[in-house]
Parts: sequence; C-alpha cells; structure tokens
Amino acid sequence: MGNLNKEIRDGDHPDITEERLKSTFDTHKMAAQIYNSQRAADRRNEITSAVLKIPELQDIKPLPFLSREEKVEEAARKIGILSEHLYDLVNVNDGAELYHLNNVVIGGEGNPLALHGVMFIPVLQAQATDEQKKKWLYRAMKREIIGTYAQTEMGHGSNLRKLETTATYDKATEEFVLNSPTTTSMKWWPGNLGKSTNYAVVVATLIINEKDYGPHSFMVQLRDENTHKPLPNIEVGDIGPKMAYNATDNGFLKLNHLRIPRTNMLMKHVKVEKDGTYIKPPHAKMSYSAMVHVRAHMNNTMAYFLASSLTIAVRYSSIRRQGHINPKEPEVKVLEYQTQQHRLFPHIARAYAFSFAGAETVRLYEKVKKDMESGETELMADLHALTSGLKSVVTYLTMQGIEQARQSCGGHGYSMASYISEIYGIAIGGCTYEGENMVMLLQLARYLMKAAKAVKEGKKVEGLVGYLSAPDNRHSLIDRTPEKSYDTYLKTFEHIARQQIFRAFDKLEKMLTSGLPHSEAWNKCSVELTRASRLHTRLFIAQAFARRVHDVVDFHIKEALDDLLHLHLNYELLDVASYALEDGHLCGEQMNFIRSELYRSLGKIRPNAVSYVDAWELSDMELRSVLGRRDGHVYENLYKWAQNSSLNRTDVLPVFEKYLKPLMMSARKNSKL
Ligand SMILES: CC(C)(COP(=O)(O)OP(=O)(O)OC[C@H]1O[C@@H](n2cnc3c(N)ncnc32)[C@H](O)[C@@H]1OP(=O)(O)O)[C@@H](O)C(=O)NCCC(=O)NCCSC(=O)/C=C/CCCCCCCCCCCCC(=O)O
Ligand SMILES: Cc1cc2nc3c(=O)[nH]c(=O)nc-3n(C[C@H](O)[C@H](O)[C@H](O)COP(=O)(O)OP(=O)(O)OC[C@H]3O[C@@H](n4cnc5c(N)ncnc54)[C@H](O)[C@@H]3O)c2cc1C
Repeated sequence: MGNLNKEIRDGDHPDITEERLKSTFDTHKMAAQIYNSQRAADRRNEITSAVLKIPELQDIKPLPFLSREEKVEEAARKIGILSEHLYDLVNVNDGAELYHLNNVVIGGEGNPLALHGVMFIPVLQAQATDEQKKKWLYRAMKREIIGTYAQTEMGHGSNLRKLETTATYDKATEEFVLNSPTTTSMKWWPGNLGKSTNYAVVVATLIINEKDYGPHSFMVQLRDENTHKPLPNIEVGDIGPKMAYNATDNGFLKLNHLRIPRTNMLMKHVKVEKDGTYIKPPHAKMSYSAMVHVRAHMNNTMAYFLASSLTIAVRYSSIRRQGHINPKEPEVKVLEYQTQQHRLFPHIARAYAFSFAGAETVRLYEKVKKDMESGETELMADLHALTSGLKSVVTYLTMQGIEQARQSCGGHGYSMASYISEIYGIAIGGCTYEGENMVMLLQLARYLMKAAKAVKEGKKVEGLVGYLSAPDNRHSLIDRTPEKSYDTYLKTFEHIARQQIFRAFDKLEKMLTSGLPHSEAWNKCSVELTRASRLHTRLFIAQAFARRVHDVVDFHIKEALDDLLHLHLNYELLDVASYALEDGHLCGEQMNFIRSELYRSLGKIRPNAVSYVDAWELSDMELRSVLGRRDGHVYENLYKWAQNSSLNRTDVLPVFEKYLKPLMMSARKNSKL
C-alpha cells in the first residue's frame, strides 16, 4: 500500500514528512468528500498539473510585490492567455472547474471577468427572456462582451427600496430614461465596473406614470465595443484602492438621462408593455436572483479561504520549532502546544463543516433555480432564509479563523510572505457584500419569527424550522446516556436555538402588545433577533456536518471525519453554552465533560493535522505562500522571497542622501557644539 497522505515527496523537510507518514486516511479520498466527488477532486489536480505546464500562466513575481496597476495588468494578461487554453483546460460549463482554474492561475485578488462570471451571466440566465439571451447572454458566454452587476450606490446598498437611480418609462418613444440625479445616486462598488466592463445590468427604481415600482434590472451598454470609450451620457471610473482585492476595478457610474430601449429591461418574469402596463412577477423578489446565486455559493468560497489559511498555518506549525515541553528534549514543533492546537483545529473542523453545509445549500439553490424557470416560487423563502443566515455566520467565523491562523504563525504571519493577510482582506469583504451581515441576519429573523408565531398558534412547522415544534428535553442528555451519540449534542443545539427564538419572539410580542409600532419594536429587539438567527444557523451547520459523516462509507474517512465532527460539536457548544446554562439545560458537570471531550479531541486530531489540511489539495501555485509551502522548506525561501523587494535593488536608497544623511549630519554637528 502506498502512502495515505498523497503529498509525500523525496527532499521535503523531514518534519513535514514525519507528519504525513502518520496519516490514518487517504488524503485524496478525503478530497472527494470536500469537493463532493472523486471525479471533481481528480479534475482539480489534472487542471493544476496542466496549468503548471504553461509557462505564461505562472505569476511573473510574487503578487505582494506588484503595484495596483501591475496587479490589474497581470490579471488581465492571464485572462487573455487563459482564453487561448480554456477549452483544453476545463469543462467551461462546470462552475467548480472554472473557479479552481481561476484560483490557481489568478488567485483571489480578482480579474477583469470576476463579476462577469459570478453575477452578470447568472442574472441574464435567470432574468432575461429567450430573445434577450440571444442578444446578450450568448455573446457574454463567448466573452464578446464583458459585464457586471451594478446595484449598490454611494448612498444606498442595504436598502434597495431607496435606490436613487431611476428608470422612467417614456411611452412616446418606448424607452427608459436612466438617471443618477444626485451624487449619492451614483453606482459605487460594483466589481469591474471601473475599467474592465463594457456592459452592466443596472438596478434602478422603475417609474411608470410617476408611480414607483421598486428596483428592477436593465441592460446598459457602458462603453464602445471597439474603442472601449464610455458612451455619451455615461461617466464611469475606478473607486480607488481597497483593503484587499485590488486586482479588481470596483467602480462608479453616473447616468445622465441615458435613454435605452424598453426591451433592455430584463423581462423574463416581470414586464412593462409598450403602453406602460406593468405585469407583476410571480414572486416580488425574483429579481434578487443574482444576489441569491452568490450567497448560495459563498459558503464554499469561505471554506476555501479558511482552508487556505489553515493549510499555511498548520504546515508552518509543523516545521517551526520553538521552546520546550520537556526541557531535556529538543525544541518542539509549535504544533505540539495545546494552545496552538486549540487555536487551529476547531477552525479546520469549521472549514469542513462550511463545505458540507455549502454543498447542501447549492443543492437547494439548484432546485429553486429550476423551479423558478417554470414560475414555481414556493421554496424561495426557505432558500432566502437559509442563505441569509449562512452568508452572515460563515463569513464572520471565517474571519475569526483566518485571523487565528495568521497569529498562530507569529511574526512571519504578519509578513505578506504568509499571504494570510491578503486572504483575510479578500474573505472579510464577504461580511459586507451580498448583504451586510446584520441586515441578512435580520432577514432570517423575519422567517424565524413567522415560524415561532405559527408554533405558538398550535400549528406544526416543518423543514428547516421543524425542530421548533419537535419535543424538547428539559435537561440535556449529554453525558447522561450510556451510548455516545451526536444526537444528544444536536438536540442541545436545537434547545438553545429554540429558546433564543422564542425569547426574541416573546420580547417582540410584548412590545407590540404595549402599542409600539412594529418597526420600532423590531429595532429594540434586533440584537436578540440576530442572536436567534446565529444560533439557528449554527445548528444547521452542525446538522449538515453530522449528515455528511453519517453518509460516508469508507471506514477510515468516516473515522477521521467523525473525529473532526466530535471536536466541532464540543467546541461550538462551549462557545454558545451560556444559553444552555441560563435555563439549567446544561449543568456544571456536563460543562466539565464537554471541555474534557474537547481537549481529548485536540489530541486525537493532532497526528492527522497536516493530512486534514493537505486533503484540500491546494497547490503551492494557488496558495502563493512561503510559509505554506508543500515541501516545508520555509526559511531559505523566506530569504529568497525578500530579494524581490524593490528596496533591495540598491544598497543605498536615494532617501539616504535626501533626508537621512542631512538629519544625521545636523545631529552630529549639534552634538559637537
Ligand atoms: C432583502 C433586503 C434586505 C430587503 O429587501 P426589500 O425588497 O426592501 O424587502 P421588503 O420589501 O421589506 O421584503 C422583505 C420580504 O422579502 C423577502 N425577500 C427578500 N429577499 C428575498 C429573496 N432573495 N428571496 C425570497 N424572498 C426574499 C423577505 O424574506 C421578506 O419576506 P417577508 O415579508 O418576511 O415574508 C434587500 O434590500 C437586500 O437584499 N439587501 C442587501 C443588498 C445586497 O445584497 N446587495 C448586493 C449587491 S451585489 C454585491 O454585493 C456583489 C458582490 C460581488 C462579490 C464578488 C466576490 C464573489 C466571491 C463569491 C464567489 C461565488 C462563486 C460563484 C460560483 C459560480 O458562479 O458558479
Ligand atoms: C468587496 C466588495 C465588492 C462589492 N461588489 C459589489 C458589486 O459587484 N455590485 C454591487 O452592486 N455592489 C457591490 N458591493 C457593495 C455591497 O453589496 C454593499 O456595500 C453591501 O450590500 C452593504 O451595503 P452598504 O454599503 O449600504 O452598507 P450600510 O447599509 O450602509 O451598512 C452600514 C451599517 O448599517 C447597518 N444597517 C444598515 N441597514 C440596517 C438595518 N435595516 N438594520 C440594522 N442595521 C442596518 C449595517 O449593519 C452596517 O453596520 C461590494 C462591496 C464590497 C465591499
């Protein structure tokens, strides 16, 4: 039998090889769990190998040494080369293959086609009529035109009802007049809007006969297809550097009474007829589909960002030696410290959990998308609730995990050589885009409050909130039953979420009965409401993890995932235990049990730690991290990496003659006086 860990190679750092030799499971079989099939895991590696053979697709130098302009240019250069090889490298109809190709070749900092693939094409697929698809979608798919999704304005992002960009129907000419009447009405933020795209789906408030019909989507050509110059009545540009994600030209757009044909409104579900008659869509929020598309996929993206940071941190922790546990023995790998394990391993478990919850979410999304094709909208509310909660919880916990990974690398974690700070910057954008996290938690809370009301009225609720009408134990059975089952944990999570949902509900009801208007009462309860949403979502994540482990057939993979799940349940429960201690559902003795199970889990995970992260099969090319190198040879490469610094081009910088020398000379002169 070969090595179970597939990353073992001759010449690797012995400390990392030692870790890999301990693996109890086949890392490539584990990759099949993470990427949802063996075929998908194989394809990732095939794509990476093919890319490595194309010299023009390699980074010209480490990305942190590029200026913003160079980053934008480098991403565009690679997009150009990629299009020559695209059909040989991937199945272009497979989103996961395209996503992987992008991560390997370009990375997370963005590229001119980022929004084209993630929002422009999906919005046309979901909202364009067949005729409109012929006109724009097929050209977009061939990349004859490049587009983006322009919704957010300088003054409004969360509250779509107050978008100031107007699309006023002119019956006489059968046109919409698009206008940005104020500074705050300028579109502000859309990815690639600034410089790359020549088309955009612009979301504007529809006005017919002075009546406001709310946000609707319109296709707008922004630039000439040949010269790329902005068209008349259009002002467009880049919004400037950001915390990260700087290869992307997030942009602004001002429309000055721009006229577009009536047929440029995306009209698959909603219509404005020639005479200005408005025909409602089957569901009022069908036009929000592009946002739901991204939210549904974000769990997997976040799992990927988290796993990338952890791969870097865990590999580095296995070659970094510092200090002693036994003073008579050599310095230990920092991974031996319990604090280091506690800092990293629960986040490894979360990365797996997010990936499994993500797979379930994408399945539901695909079903709803298919239903919507035929005007069926029943599951839209469930999907919106689920994606709103997950988007918020997963991005927030990812942020925590990446920062822990950075700190766990000590000083070198702070260097861009680790690349963790860039991953952090990119990932935390997710807390804001596609709906600010608090706003989206409150969307889920609306759904939860409706379910709580139904239960209070004696109705049975099902599906994602089914547990609200299921029987509950007064006391948790953790450590109270002979068999060790995850059900006792999941029931405890259910209890906690249920209690909080009803606590928020009761508080809200009390305020409403006291005569407070709904919106004011809602605001006064909103912290409790967001807590309810978080607990409900964390329950869903734990359940999704347990469902996946339950379904795994391979004994060794099941055992390894079971260890991670055990860690996850104990760690997460400790994190929210105060809710269960409050009403005596858990007692001090059970808390001691959960804590000792957590520490036991850390020890159980330890031998497989490197293998759990290796199983994500993230190549050196896509990690772009000196600390996270597969071969563990960090130190000599840190030194090589620093040679790229432009400050090292000369021994003496001009600033010496200009500023430092005069400063020192004058100080010396003064001290002689
Ligand atoms: C939802 C809002 C907050 C409120 O909307 P509004 O219309 O004002 O609400 P109300 O009238 O009050 O109605 C509320 C009711 O409506 C229900 N509702 C709301 N939305 C939906 C929905 N989508 N589906 C179903 N139902 C819905 C809601 O439940 C209420 O029902 P009820 O009354 O309680 O019964 C809205 O204002 C809003 O959404 N705000 C947030 C704005 C937002 O999200 N903006 C996003 C702009 S675009 C953007 O940010 C883009 C970012 C790009 C990032 C790029 C990086 C990408 C990386 C990710 C990679 C993804 C990979 C993809 C891979 C692939 O493509 O294959
Ligand atoms: C990297 C990045 C990429 C982006 N890409 C795009 C894109 O391609 N296309 C596009 O159209 N947009 C894009 N955006 C914009 C993004 O979607 C919005 O910034 C986001 O939806 C948040 O809206 P906002 O900026 O108006 O935040 P605000 O709503 O102003 O948030 C400020 C604060 O107010 C709070 N708040 C607001 N409303 C409520 C409420 N009702 N209840 C309680 N609290 C509230 C929020 O929680 C937050 O704390 C992008 C943003 C980023 C950072």
